[in-house]
Amino acid sequence: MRGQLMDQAAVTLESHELSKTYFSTEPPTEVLRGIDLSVRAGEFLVVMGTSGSGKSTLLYSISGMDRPTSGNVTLEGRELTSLGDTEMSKVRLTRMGFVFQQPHFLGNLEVRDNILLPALRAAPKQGREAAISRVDALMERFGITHIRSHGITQVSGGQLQRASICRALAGEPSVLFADEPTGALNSSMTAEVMDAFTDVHRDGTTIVMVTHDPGVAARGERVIYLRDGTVEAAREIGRWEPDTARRREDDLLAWLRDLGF
Ligand SMILES: Nc1ncnc2c1ncn2[C@@H]1O[C@H](COP(=O)(O)OP(=O)(O)OP(=O)(O)O)[C@@H](O)[C@H]1O
Repeated sequence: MRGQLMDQAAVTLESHELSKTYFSTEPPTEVLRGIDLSVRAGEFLVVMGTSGSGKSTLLYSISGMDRPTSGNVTLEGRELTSLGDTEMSKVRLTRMGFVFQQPHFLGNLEVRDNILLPALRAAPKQGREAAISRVDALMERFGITHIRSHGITQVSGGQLQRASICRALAGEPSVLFADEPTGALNSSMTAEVMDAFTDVHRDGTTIVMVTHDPGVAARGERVIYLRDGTVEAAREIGRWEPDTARRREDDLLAWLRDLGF
């Protein structure tokens, strides 16, 4: 009983009967069909699945970027689906971080100012100096201090994605959402970006990441597999360590092959 209560308390993000239908198409496109999901605090959850199975839609629906058609989402005990747009934006800004396949940075600002901007908006009362020192510490940690004054066209894709991670973490979110964060990167940049994710996870940040790359997915702790808008299967794979990486990836690949991936 005690164990059950503790497990319950450890859930940070939940969806219940989450459904999403796009009515802009004829016939309407039913993308998510009643998804129940629980993400534990500090967990690294990976979402995989067939193409068009609803992975990105799920990520957008549980992070408040998109409104589900029915069902609900709760973050840290607060029901997101009942919030108005302004409140939802505030929750996204202060409790969530986002990393996308293509980083969206402002071309007229240098790298550090791009990272700083949302941090200042998320915690204006803490002041500019506090935000700058937080951002500088993050940039140092992820090895991009030397590009802080660069324009965003003067850096590599891997550096830019690490800058995205800094930007996503600058507001000290409780959950980091990532949609194909390595989709546009070569293999060495992918490894450097995933090392950054592993680092973030070790710090205790909850991560929910969509990927189609099994090597990237092997960095997670649990993988769910979507098909036609439902969770077809799930697999706990434990914590990533460099010396077990190969075995975890092989194990995950075998599981995915069984699912027809
Ligand atoms: N705004 C929209 N209007 C109508 N249909 C949409 C919209 N966005 C997504 N869809 C459809 O919803 C389905 C799921 O899309 P989604 O992007 O969530 O899938 P996915 O699993 O992330 O796919 P992929 O792996 O190909 O990126 C697809 O059939 C897609 O065409």
